[in-house]
Amino acid sequence: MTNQQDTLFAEPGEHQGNFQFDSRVAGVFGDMIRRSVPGYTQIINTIGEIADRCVTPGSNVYDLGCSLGAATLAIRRKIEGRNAHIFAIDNSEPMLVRAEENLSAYVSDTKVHFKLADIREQTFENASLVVLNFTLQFLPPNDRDTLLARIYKGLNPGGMLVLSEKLKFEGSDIQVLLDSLHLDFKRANGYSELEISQKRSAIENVLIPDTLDQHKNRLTQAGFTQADLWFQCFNFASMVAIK
Ligand SMILES: Nc1ncnc2c1ncn2[C@@H]1O[C@H](C[S@+](CC[C@H]([NH3+])C(=O)[O-])CC(=O)[O-])[C@@H](O)[C@H]1O
Ligand SMILES: O=C(O)C(=O)Cc1ccccc1
Repeated sequence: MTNQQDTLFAEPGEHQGNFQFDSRVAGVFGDMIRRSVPGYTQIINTIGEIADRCVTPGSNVYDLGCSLGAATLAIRRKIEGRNAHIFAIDNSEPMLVRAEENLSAYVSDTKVHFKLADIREQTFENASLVVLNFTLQFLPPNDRDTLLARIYKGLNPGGMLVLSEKLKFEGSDIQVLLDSLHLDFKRANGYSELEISQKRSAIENVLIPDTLDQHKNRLTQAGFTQADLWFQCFNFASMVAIK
């Protein structure tokens, strides 16, 4: 997997303006997300385990905002021989090109369809699993409800949605505490104060987190009657919803 070290925010004034999933980010993304998101590797592995439990023969799987294809790869490893189709979708061309390369490094009998597209335009049908692994937080807040409702409609009974997100908290003391624990995680992974603060400004208007209650309400609104957290570390969480 493409895994250059992330030094994008290391120099003063670097990468000013809004964070974008361009070729510079795509080239270091594997390193960036592992050093920035606590639990990322465990979440990817568990998405594979969840796929093993819910992907039915001949069904469709959607990996929305697939980036380098890490979740698609973990899923594909667990569902060989089921004649399932995986749709790996991202609107960043440099990400999708690398995802395709990463997946082609291994043989598989599962068909993966790579789509350079906006996930808001996607139609969902015969779905046993939909993955939104740290992607919903980048959509304009007003577009989030509609996407979840469309996903719910396209899922088969027993089908699952995995929704991983950076969370925001109502209690400001909790927000400060979990933020500071996250910052220490980044420092421990070798990011400098400058890298941390420049990245923070770059994602400020781009990654807009919701509270856990907002997510739960949105899932209920979309039609899900069963949804819960299965992972949380500091301000990062992953939920699963079952139709
Ligand atoms: N409207 C959109 N349509 C399509 N793609 C989008 C859109 N908005 C953002 N993206 C894409 O969503 C991805 C978000 S990263 C997901 C990690 C991955 N899931 C992983 O499991 O490694 C998370 C992060 O960077 O924190 C990027 O590749 C964007 O191009
Ligand atoms: O780096 C951070 O502070 C984050 O919140 C996570 C992240 C990871 C990768 C791209 C954008 C945000």
